[in-house]
Amino acid sequence: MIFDINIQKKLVSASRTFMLDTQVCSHQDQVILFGPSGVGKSLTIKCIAGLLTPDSGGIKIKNRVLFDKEKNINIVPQERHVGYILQNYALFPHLTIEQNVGFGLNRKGLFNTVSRDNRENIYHWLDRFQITDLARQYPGQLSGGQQQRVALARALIIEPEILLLDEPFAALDKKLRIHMREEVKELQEELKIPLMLITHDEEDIKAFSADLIEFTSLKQVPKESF
Ligand SMILES: Nc1ncnc2c1ncn2[C@@H]1O[C@H](COP(=O)(O)OP(=O)(O)OP(=O)(O)O)[C@@H](O)[C@H]1O
Repeated sequence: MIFDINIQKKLVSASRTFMLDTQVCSHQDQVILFGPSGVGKSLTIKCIAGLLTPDSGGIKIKNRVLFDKEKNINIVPQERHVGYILQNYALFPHLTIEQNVGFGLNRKGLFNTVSRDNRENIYHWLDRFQITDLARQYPGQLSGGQQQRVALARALIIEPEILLLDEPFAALDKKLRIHMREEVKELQEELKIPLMLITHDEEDIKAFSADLIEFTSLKQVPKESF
């Protein structure tokens, strides 16, 4: 089994309660989560990345246990080896492109991400995505497609064991979306990293030969019901 996920979490805000209850079991190394807005797709990905802790259940990727409530296992995000890309790429605006890409390699100082040890690795990935000439620029000076390449380079440099992509192409224009979709697909096929993608776009569903996991029911109820 590549994806073996069974998690529950109750989220309470001022006026409502949301019950996350996700089961994903797949032997495929590409999985797409799709379904209407607000049904828990992003929350699921956050639980896999370790940014949110489920109340119960377990998360196993390629037989590696990331979370198991019963066995009291909860691997910290830095040790989950997850490449996580959001729709807005979440680059650090005050860091240059090379510093952004080196960020995950750096365990000591925030600004010393381009150390002599890291440099070769950083430039390998900048080269791979043809963004070497942007190395000293800041994210705000880049186009959407360029920012996405930086986000991919930053995600891949840590040699992730899983790639989590939350609507990664949604902010791109059509031409760039087609190009980047192909790029991600080729990368996944080349590196064989299990990939989980959230999308609302039928074209993504057609392009990837992924296992489709449909989130249907809206498990959101007024707070009073609990
Ligand atoms: N911290 C929180 N506290 C309470 N409710 C939350 C919290 N975070 C998210 N929710 C609710 O949980 C539900 C699921 O959110 P999630 O972001 O996973 O949706 P989604 O399926 O990814 O939607 P979309 O496709 O629009 O991105 C939403 O109704 C959201 O309002």
